[in-house]
Amino acid sequence: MPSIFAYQSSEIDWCESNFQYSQVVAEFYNTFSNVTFLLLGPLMMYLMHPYAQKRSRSIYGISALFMLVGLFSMYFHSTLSFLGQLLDELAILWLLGCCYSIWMPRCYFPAFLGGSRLQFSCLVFITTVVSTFLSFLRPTVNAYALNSIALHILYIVVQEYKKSTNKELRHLVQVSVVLWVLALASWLSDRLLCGFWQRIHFFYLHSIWHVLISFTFPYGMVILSLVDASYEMPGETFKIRYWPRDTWPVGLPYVEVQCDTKKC
Ligand SMILES: CCCCCCCC/C=C\CCCCCCCC(=O)N[C@@H](CO)[C@H](O)/C=C/CCCCCCCCCCCCC
Ligand SMILES: [Ca+2]
Ligand SMILES: [Zn+2]
Repeated sequence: MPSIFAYQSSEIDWCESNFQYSQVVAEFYNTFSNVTFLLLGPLMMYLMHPYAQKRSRSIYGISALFMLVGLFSMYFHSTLSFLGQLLDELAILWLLGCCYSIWMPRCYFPAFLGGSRLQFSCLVFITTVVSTFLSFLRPTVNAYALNSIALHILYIVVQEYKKSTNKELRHLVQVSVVLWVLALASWLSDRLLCGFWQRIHFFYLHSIWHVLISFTFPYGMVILSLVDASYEMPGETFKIRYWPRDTWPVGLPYVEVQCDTKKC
């Protein structure tokens, strides 16, 4: 039995050919496409700084975990080791767990928790610990299980979309759903239709997934921050802005705290 550190000790191998450009990096494009995680994490920390000061500094922790996901994913694709696979998947699991604890609106908590965020966070923590142990049992199904959590997030986002009359928020939801659908289609296609993609020498679908899902994250973060603020800080006004310019056709969303002259 190979060591968990050994190259290609994971049962999962993505469609990109191995060791094509380097003897050290197994999947070149799949490894370096994770650079978007390392760029977007610090940028979101910077852009969301005013919001974090006003509402919750946990945004910094979430962004740091997001960068860790990118680093572990780089390690996984460069080695295709079992350890790399587990680190990558467990970092995603804990990132999602933290996002749930912080941003899940109270109206979606199970009724027996009586709306307590502390109790909800404990429930999420226990579920995440149990899932961490379960992930060792059938490692090949972990990624499918993680992807299916996205369906629950989508359900929450769609419910909030239906309730909202804020045009900018609705636009953000539409863009994020499109990004996520394209990302998931790339991920599934790389997994399930590899024979076809290899025949036409197109091995980049998993790299495209990395880029698209990493851009879904700032969108998800801004949507959930605004939904959270609308429930928890109804007196405050927050505005969606885009970096580098609001007027550019594409940009990275962030939340600006609007202060009226009395408070600032
Ligand atoms: C109320 C809760 C709100 C939670 C919001 C969370 C938003 C998180 C967004 C992005 C997370 C990024 C995770 C990317 C992982 C990239 C690493 C990777 O590629 N790993 C693969 C192997 O290299 C592995 O096979 C991937 C496994 C699947 C990961 C599934 C991630 C689910 C992302 C959920 C996004 C939902 C967005 C819905 C928007 C409408
Ligand atoms: Ca491969
Ligand atoms: Zn990957």
